[in-house]
Amino acid sequence: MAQPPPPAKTVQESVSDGEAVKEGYAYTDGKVATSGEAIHVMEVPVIDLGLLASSPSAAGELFKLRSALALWGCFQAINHGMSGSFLSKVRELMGQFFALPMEEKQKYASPADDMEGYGNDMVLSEQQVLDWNERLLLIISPKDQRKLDVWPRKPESFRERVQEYSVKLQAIVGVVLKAISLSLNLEENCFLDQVGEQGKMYARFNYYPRCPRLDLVYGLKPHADGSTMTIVLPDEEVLGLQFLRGDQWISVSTIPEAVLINIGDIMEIMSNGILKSPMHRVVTNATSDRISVAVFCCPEEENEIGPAEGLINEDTLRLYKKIFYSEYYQLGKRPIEALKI
Ligand SMILES: O=C(O)CCC(=O)C(=O)O
Ligand SMILES: [Fe+2]
Repeated sequence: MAQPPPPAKTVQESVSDGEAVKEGYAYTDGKVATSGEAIHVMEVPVIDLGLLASSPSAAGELFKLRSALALWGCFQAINHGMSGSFLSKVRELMGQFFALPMEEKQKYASPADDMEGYGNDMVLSEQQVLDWNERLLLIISPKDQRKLDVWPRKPESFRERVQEYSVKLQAIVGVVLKAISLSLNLEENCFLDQVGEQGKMYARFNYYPRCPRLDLVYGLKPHADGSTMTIVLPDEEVLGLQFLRGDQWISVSTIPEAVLINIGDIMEIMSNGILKSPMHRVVTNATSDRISVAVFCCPEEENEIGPAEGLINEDTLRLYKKIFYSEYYQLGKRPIEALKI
């Protein structure tokens, strides 16, 4: 009887095989300049979510929030309602999942026509260079849209923990959206009403194996997120995430109990361009593996998105068109490009 073909090797297996850099992952045109570039390490602004809600200190914290999002497009959130030990458990869970035998992980492999599940990038063209990572992408909210057949059954606590994590993040999204509205002198529910209370959340669990050839690969190519905001739980020790400020890539360091929040194109549009959806990328590390989880918080699909009316007046032109969020998927471009007036 004919044997089925062996499953394609992943980056993790390529590395442990001692293979240098697997074909398909390497940039051969010198586009990855990470080894030659002098990269500065900086801590991004820290925002205390507890202070945003307490009236005597809120004004100062709201001002900090607005400037962090206008300059960096991201901030570190502390006092977010999740304990350090809970975050360690989420990190541990990811490490345990990616360390499972390939045969187990392949049970949750994403189907060819879907991004959800375990795997690597969807291959859209022959020229596409793949990112040096393995990932697990899951819709975690709303609950009735979860595709449980691609949700890991191992480690055993996976589903329960991810459920707990999604409830906590949903609360953070509410607090941050209200604070962003207030920081722009808008009515508190202005952005929350646009995106809806039941927005979609995608969790992307990332595993970036170490790579000896930093000059040839990206852990994640330069990109901006199409979300309203993205909540990242970065690796506790290994740096890799970099944000573009001006024409310089900055490697960001974070405190272990913080989560990093960056805004996406939807927020830039709703703020009529005042807040910036930042370009960012992930570079690999030569000696250590890195893990992270990024949760993309997106509007409800049937909602119309556009610049807040309160930000438009005779002196300030509307920079973006309004669009139904479900239509924007068909545009095949960055929302801020596609909707520019
Ligand atoms: O791995 C990270 O720290 C960030 C991941 C990220 O930017 C993404 O998944 O869009
Ligand atoms: Fe991202």
